[in-house]
Amino acid sequence: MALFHVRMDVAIPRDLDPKVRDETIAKEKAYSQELQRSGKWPEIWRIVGQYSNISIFDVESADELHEILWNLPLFPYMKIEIMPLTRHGSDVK
Ligand SMILES: O=C(O)CC1=CCC(=O)O1
Repeated sequence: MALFHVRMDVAIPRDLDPKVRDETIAKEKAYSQELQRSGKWPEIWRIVGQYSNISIFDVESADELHEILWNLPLFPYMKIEIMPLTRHGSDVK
């Protein structure tokens, strides 16, 4: 398995049809919650005061993460930063 720290910054255009915006956000929530229940998206945290989140993904590969992120309904309106993680040498686990 491979762990990734992912930051998503969302910027939905102000002129997007409100119905499309609300449907896209609802689809994003359902998609995200399905992945959370599967264990592939174990953490999602809101960055206080920003339309941004910090997430942890636990996936097989960078290719799988790419596929997951590419299919996010909000993907067209996001900037995404990814940091691959490996266990720290001082971790006692
Ligand atoms: O609101 C966000 O940060 C974007 C997002 C990712 C998963 C979700 O449900 O919303």
